[in-house]
Amino acid sequence: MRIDVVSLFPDFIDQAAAVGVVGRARERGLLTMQGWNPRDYADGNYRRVDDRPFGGGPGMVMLIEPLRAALAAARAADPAPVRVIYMSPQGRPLTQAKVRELAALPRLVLLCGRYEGVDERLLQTEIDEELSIGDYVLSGGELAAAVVVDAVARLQDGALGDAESAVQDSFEGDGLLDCPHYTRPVEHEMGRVPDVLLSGNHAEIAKWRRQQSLVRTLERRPDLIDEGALGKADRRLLAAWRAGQGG
Ligand SMILES: Nc1nonc1C(=O)N[C@@H]1CC[C@H](O)C1
Repeated sequence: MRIDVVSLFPDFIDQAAAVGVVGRARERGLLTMQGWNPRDYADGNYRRVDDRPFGGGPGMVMLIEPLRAALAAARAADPAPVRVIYMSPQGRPLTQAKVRELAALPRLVLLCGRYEGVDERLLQTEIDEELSIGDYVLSGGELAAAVVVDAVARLQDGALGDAESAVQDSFEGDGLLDCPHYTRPVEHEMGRVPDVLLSGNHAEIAKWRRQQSLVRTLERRPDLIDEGALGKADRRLLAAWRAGQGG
């Protein structure tokens, strides 16, 4: 997969995607990335990339032409079809389902805004979709782009040592939150590892993990679960947990 990032700070993304799973995916050629700086395409002595907003108001707005030229250069860098995404609070929420969709594409171009944002005409003409990583305002879209790169890179075939771990993560597969994880030591002043995890009984361990995911999701993110749509096995696990709580 190829991801091109249009940003006034292309090195930022490069560094954010240089370590861990993403860095390894790039080393293995599972993911290639390139940054494009609109300032390299800006005219004049000051190479302006922004200007004051028409209608007044605070801040600056990114100019059309430097972004348009940087996007054109990014598009032309590879023949594969491309999806151009603008990172912004006005975008649709980034979800794991959307990440899975993006991870299956041959190419992405991520446009990172700065200041108050980008001239709307550029967005209406060049952007396929806007995505938001959350309902808050960042100083730039680069952190949001780095989130997309990370979430998409780890889903590339071969990116994770044990493909299973991508499935067991939160929101993978069936959209439940992940179960708790434990490692050595068994005994610690903070507590003891649950006995089921020490039992070697993989069927029981899988049931316990599923039960924990169901309970956590109901307790922490009830918006993610429709209890009425749960299967019989899940309903049994919840009933057993509630019985154990004296529910
Ligand atoms: N939340 C978000 N999810 O994606 N991007 C953002 C975000 O806050 N972007 C900033 C808004 C103005 C500045 O241009 C960049």
